[in-house]
Amino acid sequence: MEPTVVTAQQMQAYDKYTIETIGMPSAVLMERAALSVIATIAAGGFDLSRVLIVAGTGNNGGDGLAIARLLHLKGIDVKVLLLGDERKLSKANKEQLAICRKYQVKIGHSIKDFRDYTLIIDALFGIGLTRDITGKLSEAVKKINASNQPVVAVDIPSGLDATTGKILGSAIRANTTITFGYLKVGLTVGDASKRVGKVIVKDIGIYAPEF
Ligand SMILES: NC(=O)C1=CN([C@@H]2O[C@H](COP(=O)(O)OP(=O)(O)OC[C@H]3O[C@@H](n4cnc5c(N)ncnc54)[C@H](O)[C@@H]3O)[C@@H](O)[C@H]2O)[C@@H](O)CC1
Ligand SMILES: [K+]
Repeated sequence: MEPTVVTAQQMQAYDKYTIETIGMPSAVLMERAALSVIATIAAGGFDLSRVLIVAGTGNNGGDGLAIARLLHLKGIDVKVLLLGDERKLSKANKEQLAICRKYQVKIGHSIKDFRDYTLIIDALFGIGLTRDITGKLSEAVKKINASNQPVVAVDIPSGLDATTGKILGSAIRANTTITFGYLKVGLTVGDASKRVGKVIVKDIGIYAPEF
């Protein structure tokens, strides 16, 4: 059977329906998203000696922080590079950040050499990206791509429009993309083919009533 393919707008509506109408707590979905990434990288033969999570300020960054905490608690050497305006953290991101701080997960804000890491997890932007990535964030994306290190993208490679597959300014080139709930149109069209790597769809408990 062909997988169901959705736009960013449809996915946002399904997230909202699952959280607000069904009553599934958003934190449960985020934890399942993070656990699905952990299971995929554990099975994928990646070198987990030194892992860098690049996290943005939205819920995609929240996924990244949850992944960082789970890896940290497994004794893996993990560091978070938190990028963007910290005054604009989403509610879930703030919660995940506070938990990470209590567990003393290493968190930094400045871009160093991405070649120091054996695996980079891209949690900068997900389906909420609406405009070109610019400035320090764009610089990070370009440096990550230039590092030639393995990259696992959380939900979608940051910089790809989840609906059109267009590159908004600059976009991560991933080896593997783990996308949640349903396949996004933007992972299958436009500039996606050179950016997404192997695409894996993971069920995290988001169900759209019409499917
Ligand atoms: N709703 C939920 O509870 C869940 C969300 N999930 C994750 O959340 C992601 C969506 O999260 P968000 O909607 O917070 O969005 P993102 O985390 O994709 O984007 C973050 C924020 O960045 C801002 N932004 C957009 N373009 C920008 C640009 N070029 N430069 C700077 N800032 C920019 C937007 O205003 C947005 O609020 C999904 O892709 C998925 O990874 C999953 O954890 C599953 C559950
Ligand atoms: K991402």
